[in-house]
Amino acid sequence: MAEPLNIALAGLGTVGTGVVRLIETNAELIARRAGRPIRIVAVSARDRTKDRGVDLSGYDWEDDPDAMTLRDDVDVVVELVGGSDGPALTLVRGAIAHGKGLVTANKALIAHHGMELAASAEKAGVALKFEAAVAGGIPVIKGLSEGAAANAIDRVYGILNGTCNYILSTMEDTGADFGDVLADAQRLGYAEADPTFDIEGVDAAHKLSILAAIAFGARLRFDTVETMGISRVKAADIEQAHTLGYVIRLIGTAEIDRSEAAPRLFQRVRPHLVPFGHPLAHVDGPTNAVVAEGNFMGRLLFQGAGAGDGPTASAVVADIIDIARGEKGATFSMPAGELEPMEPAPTGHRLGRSYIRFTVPDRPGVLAEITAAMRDANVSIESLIQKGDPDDDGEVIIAMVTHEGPESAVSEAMRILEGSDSLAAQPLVMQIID
Ligand SMILES: NC(=O)c1ccc[n+]([C@@H]2O[C@H](COP(=O)([O-])OP(=O)(O)OC[C@H]3O[C@@H](n4cnc5c(N)ncnc54)[C@H](O)[C@@H]3O)[C@@H](O)[C@H]2O)c1
Ligand SMILES: N[C@@H](CCO)C(=O)O
Ligand code: NA
Repeated sequence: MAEPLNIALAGLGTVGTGVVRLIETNAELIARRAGRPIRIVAVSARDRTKDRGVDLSGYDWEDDPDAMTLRDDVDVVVELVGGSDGPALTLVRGAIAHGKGLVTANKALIAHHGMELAASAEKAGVALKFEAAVAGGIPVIKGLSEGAAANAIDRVYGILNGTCNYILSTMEDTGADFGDVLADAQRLGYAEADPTFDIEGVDAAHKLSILAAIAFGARLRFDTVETMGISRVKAADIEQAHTLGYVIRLIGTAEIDRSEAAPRLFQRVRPHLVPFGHPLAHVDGPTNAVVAEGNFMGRLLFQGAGAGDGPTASAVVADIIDIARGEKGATFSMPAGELEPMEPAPTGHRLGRSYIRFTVPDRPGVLAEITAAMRDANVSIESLIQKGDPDDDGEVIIAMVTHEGPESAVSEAMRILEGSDSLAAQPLVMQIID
């Protein structure tokens, strides 16, 4: 068998220890598939003494992960530290500069610096791979950049954050409190080091921007993803949505807008109402799902574990195996210089139905003011539910579903109501997927 591929691992948390366990457990099978053994030669993390449940005694310990990039016996650096800047960025830049292949699970890093890193990796002739960064264990980057490579893709969307999906689906099933479910997601290793990245939709936006670049051949634009997370979704919304025949899911959508001569890039992460019968309504727990529509392949649905040690390690090691086989490939499925720059698409002209939740004082005239704003903004109401008794503050929830219309009309109605004393809190608007 050929010479081993020597790797150095920086970061031994949820994903890093998963990678060690996987490479140890499946060593023989991996060697046969890769055509050569994959050998860990060095590891690095913040705390050398911590018991991680894996035996690290056979590997060199590097206090400074950057030292790995200088070692002649290292072929590939695996970055599992996390963070868009700081040590991860220094390590990755150093690895490329020293001609090492690079594998990372770090979507924040790729979303912020992917274009620069791809250009320098391609110039240096080294591989830069990040399958684990998008939808964890699902081979969606491979699926789009290899399996779907012949297609023009104009739309890609799905559930891209395991933590949010776990929280929403568990709240729905058990009525549990948001905070308790988030703590479980953290304990299970799904959440980011800073879970506000999950909850506020930033992690899903990182992933969506990477997917869009690969699917559309567009320059990566994380800065133009319109992002809203799930922190404002209440148990009452989940309950109302259920009454209306929907579940709530955080969905990322990327589309090419061809309404003008130059194609524009629409990218949005938002909680949506998803009808019970839709395939995404059955995606529960930390599972992710990605739908891509191509002009010859039709619709593809990828589904699987989006977070957690085993599935994420599986994607990391698949990238390492690719490098062992000598497959470099272009970072974003085509050379970085070929990716088309696209301006962001405006959202207002998009058509759809919306769910709007109002929290209002329980007194006469409130509903009249809300419906007047809808009338003035030309929003047509399909249904309206006022939930039973007022809470301890004398407030009630009104949940409304609109007929199909431009999103800009709903925004206009919200603008009319802004600051009104008929509203006890800012309304929450969620789009409905049909
Ligand atoms: N946990 C998941 O399910 C999952 C899934 C996909 C992608 N990711 C990504 O994988 C990466 C790692 O995530 P994780 O959940 O394993 O994180 P983690 O917090 O569990 O582990 C991070 C590791 O990095 C080490 N580290 C931190 N700073 C360091 C430094 N300066 N030098 C050396 N080591 C340092 C820590 O000691 C720890 O071992 C992140 O980019 C994350 O976004 C995680
Ligand atoms: N925190 C991320 C990990 C996987 O990228 C999630 O919950 O989806
Ligand atoms: Na993946």
